[in-house]
Amino acid sequence: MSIEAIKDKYERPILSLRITITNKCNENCLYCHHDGMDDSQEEMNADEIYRICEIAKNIGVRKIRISGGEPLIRKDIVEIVSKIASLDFDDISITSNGTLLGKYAKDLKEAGLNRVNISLDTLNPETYKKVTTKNLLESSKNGILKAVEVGLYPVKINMVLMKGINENEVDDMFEFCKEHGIILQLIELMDSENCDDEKFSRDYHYNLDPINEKLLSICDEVKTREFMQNRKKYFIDGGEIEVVKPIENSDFCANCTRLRITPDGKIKPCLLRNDNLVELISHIRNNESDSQLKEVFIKGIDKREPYNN
Ligand SMILES: Nc1nc2c(ncn2[C@@H]2O[C@H](COP(=O)(O)OP(=O)(O)OP(=O)(O)O)[C@@H](O)[C@H]2O)c(=O)[nH]1
Ligand SMILES: C[S@@+](CC[C@H](N)C(=O)[O-])C[C@H]1O[C@@H](n2cnc3c(N)ncnc32)[C@H](O)[C@@H]1O
Ligand code: SF4
Ligand code: SF4
Repeated sequence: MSIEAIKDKYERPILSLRITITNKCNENCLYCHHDGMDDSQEEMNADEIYRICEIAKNIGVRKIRISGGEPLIRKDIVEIVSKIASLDFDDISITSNGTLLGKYAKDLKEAGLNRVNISLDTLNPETYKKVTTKNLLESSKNGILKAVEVGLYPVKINMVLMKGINENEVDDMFEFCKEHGIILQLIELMDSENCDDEKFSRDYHYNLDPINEKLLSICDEVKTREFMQNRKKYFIDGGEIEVVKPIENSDFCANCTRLRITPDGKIKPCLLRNDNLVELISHIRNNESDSQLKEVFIKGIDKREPYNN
């Protein structure tokens, strides 16, 4: 029987832990919010990540998400997944740009990874170069197809919509997704103090409301992801599109069930805030007991506030 999840003071159960295992990346996307991290180069080792997950499991967390930077940059990524998988979570997933997945997908699947979300904003090589600053479109597509081939499921494509850059490519991307049994996630471009070019996210912000309305009018079915920020999922013509629209969305934050860990081992209560971090790694390195570490987690959970309310 699973342990009951701890709730924060807004009655939001902590069901998911998102661990940013590195700030490093082999791309440099114009809009990148770096998962809300500062630019620390310090990283936790695989055993430390395992210990954090062990405590998370003990306080009722069900799902682990590994992110970055680019998580597949780490040479020990398969070992990290394998260690986490031994803890028997309901779901272990990675968010990646896909460029190294061709190399790692099979080993990651065998190590116990359930699924991947892969960032792909465009199928056009020039636009890809413009957005990511790298010529790695083919590697990313290969990685996506490899993930499907080895049975990571579901595979999702994260497409951040940008005005004047890729907003006209949604239909093409959806066709690509349907062809390969992939879910398309349309993501609203967020403004972030972590973005190297802060102005970019404001100048290129694209409002997803009209897309939401269009999808609602043409879909065969719509579902709401409870405990997952109440996101809408649209089923259309044998395919699936999910819309991630966090900005000024109080419903999104009211249903936020995830806690984050920074690469240097701090608990981060919210993606968009850095003023309420709670130091964790020194407690892990001091070999503190389960109950002491649980207290540190509770300190982090107590600091959770809905960003939009
Ligand atoms: N504001 C905000 N945005 C989020 C949050 N979680 C995810 N997002 C946005 O959604 C994007 C996609 O996140 P992913 O890492 O692919 O994972 P996910 O979509 O949250 O999770 P699944 O749909 O379960 O796979 C992120 O890059 C963010 O832009 C969150 O807690 N707060
Ligand atoms: C920071 S990346 C880390 C994982 C991996 N490198 C990748 O690109 O998938 C995680 C996700 O954040 C999204 N993202 C980054 N900056 C964003 C922004 N300003 N607004 C919305 N989503 C953003 C990316 O598209 C990606 O799907
Ligand atoms: S979005 Fe992902 S791939 Fe792009 S720069 Fe950020 S971390 Fe790297
Ligand atoms: S509170 Fe809102 S902005 Fe903060 S992590 Fe949760 S959903 Fe994202």
